[in-house]
Formats: sequence, structure tokens, C-alpha cells
Amino acid sequence: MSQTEGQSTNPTSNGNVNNRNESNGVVYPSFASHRLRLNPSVDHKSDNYEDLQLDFSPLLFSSLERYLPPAFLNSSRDQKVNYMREILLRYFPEGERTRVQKHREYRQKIISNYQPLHRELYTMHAANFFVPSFLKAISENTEESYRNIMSEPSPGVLTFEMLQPRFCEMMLAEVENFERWVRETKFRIMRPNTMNKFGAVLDDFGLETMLEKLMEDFIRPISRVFFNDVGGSTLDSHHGFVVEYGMDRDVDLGFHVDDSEVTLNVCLGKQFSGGELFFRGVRCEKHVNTETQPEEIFDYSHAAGRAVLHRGRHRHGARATTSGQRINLLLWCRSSVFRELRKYQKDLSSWCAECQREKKERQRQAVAATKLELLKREGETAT
Ligand SMILES: O=C(O)CCC(=O)C(=O)O
Ligand SMILES: [Fe+2]
Repeated sequence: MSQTEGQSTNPTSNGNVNNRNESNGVVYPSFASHRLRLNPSVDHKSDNYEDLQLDFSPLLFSSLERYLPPAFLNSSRDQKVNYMREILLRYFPEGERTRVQKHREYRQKIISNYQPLHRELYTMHAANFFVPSFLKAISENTEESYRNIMSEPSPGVLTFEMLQPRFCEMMLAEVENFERWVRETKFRIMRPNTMNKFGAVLDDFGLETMLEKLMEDFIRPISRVFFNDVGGSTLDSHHGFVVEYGMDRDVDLGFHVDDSEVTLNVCLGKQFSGGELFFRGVRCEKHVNTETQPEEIFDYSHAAGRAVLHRGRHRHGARATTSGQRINLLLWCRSSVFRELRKYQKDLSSWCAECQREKKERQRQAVAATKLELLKREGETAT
């Protein structure tokens, strides 16, 4: 299963976990030499590309121009466009571009027709959204201030009070309002990911800007402290959605890893029983299906307003919601820098429990072999 937007990876379905953005063996022989400089020519005045019919934003070309090799800076506009276009195509192939364009049109259609219920949700208003203890910890922004409001019931699973009851109520009402609109207009919406039949993508009906702020100003500072090993300090994009469970909704959620570096999962309500999150240890792509160690088993019961923050690669699932209705807000936070660097990373992952176990085992074997060798030598000198 490829890890494109909105897809979880289910570690139990098959072992073939693909990486997002890989251009899988595609070779570009004629343009492989096209390179950009690491540092921009700050004094260079870029051309304007607004009047050209281009397949990428004209602004992108103007920004990228300053990274051209010096010899190219004074070439004709056409030459520069061709050079930059070939580079962009290498990173953003046709299929992906079409998908992004289609998705943009889909969002635009929703946003120009859907009438929001609570407009105040659509811009970040921290004092109204979050509980004071959370705001205080964020403003202090130290490991100690975060530890004061958090518990870590299992390594890498952080939980803390986050949302005000009023915010939860408004968000629940907004989601209900959106779903009513979907039913009445018979608009076909995309579900949050491949594993949910219910739920809605908040980014698709206007909440993208608010959620981006939530990631940048609140989740990234926390992740910088606790999840730096998976790109926590460089989170730069998100996928924000709600999941809905109950008798006439999804019942449970299978064992999976998220397409995120860091996941925020906050319960909005309403009344329910069951629906516990179960965690089973952090794993890299290679080890996603390896067995769980007893100390990795942890179950968490959701409570309205309370957040759970964990690495996306922390294997988890949700048990059946046995009565009532449970709605949770999810923010999958991603780091493009982390993903790019991982493509070239050869050594073991510090955050993967199985990589660490393998490393320890190799060290143990090396020590044992050395001991044996020393004993042998001692035996030889004694005789
Ligand atoms: O139901 C939950 O609380 C978990 C949801 C989840 O893990 C996900 O959507 O990725
Ligand atoms: Fe998940």
C-alpha cells in the first residue's frame, strides 16, 4: 500500500510497505546533470514568469531561479524555465501533479458551496480553544513545562488535557453540519483514509489554515522536544480529519501505522464506551511486522478533550466502540526533510525498537566472540 495522502499502512495486511514520493526506478538520463545550488544568490533579481502558461506556479520559478548555477543566472528566460522545469518534473511527476490539481478543484468546490456553522473555528483562537494548563506549557516551551502537564504511560505515548469543552462541542456541531450538507447535496466526499468508511477531512472544508497553525505553533514545539528523532522539529505539512465510531458508524480500527511522523489524536466526545487505543511498539518500514515485546503492550482509554501524541510509526489500532458515539480529531503531522533524509539513510533507526534490539544483539555477539577469543588465547599461553 503506498503512503499517499490519507492512507494508513496496515502492518498485518502485507509486508510490502512502500515509501511515499519515491520515483521508483525512474531514470532521467538527459537531465541527471541538472542541479541547483545549495545556497541562493541572494542579490540576484529573478525574472517574472506570470505571463507564461506553465505547469507549475510562476512564483515557484521566480523563487527557484536564485538557486540556479551562476552560469545560468543571465541566460534567457526560456532557457531558465526549461532548466528549472526539468528539475521540478524529477521531483513532482505528472501523475502526482494531476492528483494534486484534482484535489485542489475538489476542495474549491466544497469551500465555495458549504456554509460553515461556527466561523470562529476557522481561525486559530488559542485562548478559546485550549485549556489554560496547555497554553501555559506552550508559552514556557521547555521540557519541564511539558512534563508538568503530560503523562507518559508507555514510552513515546504522551497524554495531556488540551481542548476546552466548548471547542469540542463546536467542532462536533460543525462536523455534523458538514455531514448534513453532504447528505442533502449528495456531494461525494473523500474519507480520511483507506481504513475508514466514516469521518471527514477537516482540511477539505476550510479548516486547513487553522490546523496548520495548530501544527506549527503547538504540536511542532512539543515534538521538537519529544520526537526530534523522527523530524519533530521540522514538521511542515499535515492531514487533519475526524474519525467517527458507533453502532451506525465505523466500529473499530485495525492495527496500523500512520502516514505521519507525529500524530495528534484528541477525543471530542460524545458519550461512549469501549474504543480504547492499543499500542504495540515503534517500528521502521523494514520491521513493521515483527513481533511485539511484552513491555510494548499498552492500552489507552479516550476521554473528551484529552490528547494523545505519538510517533506515526508507533503501531496501534482502536478497539470496538461498544455503545454511544466516539468522534476524535486527528492531525497527522509530516516532515518533508525527515522523509527526504531517510531515503539516503543507511544505518539503523534510533527510534525503531527492533533496529535497537538487533543492534544490541550484534553487540552482545561481538562481546561474546571477543571473550571466547581471549579465553582461547589464555588457554594457549597456559599450555
Ligand atoms: O480511533 C482512534 O482513536 C485512532 C484513529 C487512528 O489511529 C487514525 O485515524 O490513524
Ligand atoms: Fe492511526
